[in-house]
Amino acid sequence: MAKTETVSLRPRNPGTVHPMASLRGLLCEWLPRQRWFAGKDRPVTDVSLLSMTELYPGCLHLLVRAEHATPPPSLGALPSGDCYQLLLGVRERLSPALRDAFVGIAEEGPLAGLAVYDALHDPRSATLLLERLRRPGTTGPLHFEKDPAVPLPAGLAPRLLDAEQSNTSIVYGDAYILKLFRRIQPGVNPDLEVPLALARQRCARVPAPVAWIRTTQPQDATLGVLQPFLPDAADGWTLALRALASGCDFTAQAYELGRATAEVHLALAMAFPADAHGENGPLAQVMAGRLGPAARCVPALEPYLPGLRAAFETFGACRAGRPVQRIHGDLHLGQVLRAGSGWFVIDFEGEPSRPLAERRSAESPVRDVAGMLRSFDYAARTRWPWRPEWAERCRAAFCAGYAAGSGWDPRAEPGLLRAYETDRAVYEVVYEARHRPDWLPVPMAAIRRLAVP
Ligand SMILES: Nc1ncnc2c1ncn2[C@@H]1O[C@H](COP(=O)(O)OP(=O)(O)O)[C@@H](O)[C@H]1O
Ligand SMILES: O=P(O)(O)O[C@H]1O[C@H](CO)[C@@H](O[C@H]2O[C@H](CO)[C@@H](O)[C@H](O)[C@H]2O)[C@H](O)[C@H]1O
Repeated sequence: MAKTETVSLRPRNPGTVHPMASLRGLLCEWLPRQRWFAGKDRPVTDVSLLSMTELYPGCLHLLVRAEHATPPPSLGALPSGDCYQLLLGVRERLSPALRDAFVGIAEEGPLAGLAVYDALHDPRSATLLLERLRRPGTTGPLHFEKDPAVPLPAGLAPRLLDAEQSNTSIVYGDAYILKLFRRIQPGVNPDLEVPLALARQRCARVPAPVAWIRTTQPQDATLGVLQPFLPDAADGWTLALRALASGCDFTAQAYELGRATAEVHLALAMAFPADAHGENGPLAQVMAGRLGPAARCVPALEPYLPGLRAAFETFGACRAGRPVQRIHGDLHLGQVLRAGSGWFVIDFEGEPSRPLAERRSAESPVRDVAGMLRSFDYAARTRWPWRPEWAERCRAAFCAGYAAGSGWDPRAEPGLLRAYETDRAVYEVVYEARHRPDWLPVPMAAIRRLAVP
């Protein structure tokens, strides 16, 4: 390895300044600009170190905490800081190929004058990560583990996935995809836990994890998951927009998607027995309780609050609907892939802004059904002229497919569906206000519809 290319990041002798001294300022600037950074609406006041592991000379694995100023009350309850996973490389000179990965030139501390970059863009680091997973073991607090029954070939060429993501994924030789979680919460990530459990149920709708990375510092947490890559897959969102643009019918695909969703729900119920009916009343109160903070964040919701509350009151008075169970938790067209003639479901992380414990709890499967119904509405409203009748046909076909697969037709209990759709639309309004304000009219159109009984 050329001496000019990599540098050791170990403090040379005890008492030398810690490498974090060189990184803090750079990260305060760089983190908020990343697509996967969750706290874009609040200034970062500091970045503190939670754990640092040298993966190889010149490459650090970091868990850092981005601290935020106290959020304004209008934004509701938000954490004052979040933990993020970073893989940082340090070189004397950065090659042009790594230009997009540039974090900055360290100005002070032991790395002063060196170029710091996001090492996940570096094929060498990506290759080393796969090598670590091929030969399980530990490096400091990092545990590299794999399913011993699956042989992982050597030498698969890495490429960073170029997708609008909440995390960062690397595809290896079009055979495997490694998703490295960016925002880390303590505990097992449902995106590992659920697909592993579904694989034990022989559910073929979800790619089974073959290897994973976890840490024990500062607490146990899942850091990444390697799964088979579906090479010719297209996601449901892309396919739906394509169908809309070309005037093609999408009801057959929507029906199949309903069936696939029901199949995954049945496998989830087997994998995580819960056997309980959630009471509607307390849940309706929880949903209604989300309205106030949402309206403080997006005042345009204010005029619709009485109608939205009424939707939750009706739901609260209904007989208990579906038994609760583990669900997907953030089901939409971007979370389903069509490969060959079948649908696959990915990304079981749940709604990213909710605490992990909440995302892992049993909930009504109607939440997922409502998520997908909202997604057809989104697709139909992305381009002018809006096509609500297209969405209606897809929504009906999805429900029919779900009924065929599960024996329960979501349309049979409109009060239940309206409450879950309303709860989801309120989440989407806040999500869009924070992340994509241009998209706000899409869920606001649903709010107007759902506020009228
Ligand atoms: N097993 C897979 N096979 C093919 N493509 C995949 C697979 N898993 C994920 N992808 C692609 O990666 C994208 C991001 O994956 P996802 O799990 O949704 O990440 P994130 O949680 O970061 O948004 C998906 O939209 C899809 O295009
Ligand atoms: O895929 P993620 O887990 O990051 O989910 C978040 O981002 C989604 C947008 O990328 C967001 O989904 C909303 O927009 C979609 C179109 O881009 C639409 O299909 C969904 O129905 C709509 O909810 C999702 O809410 C958010 O959690």
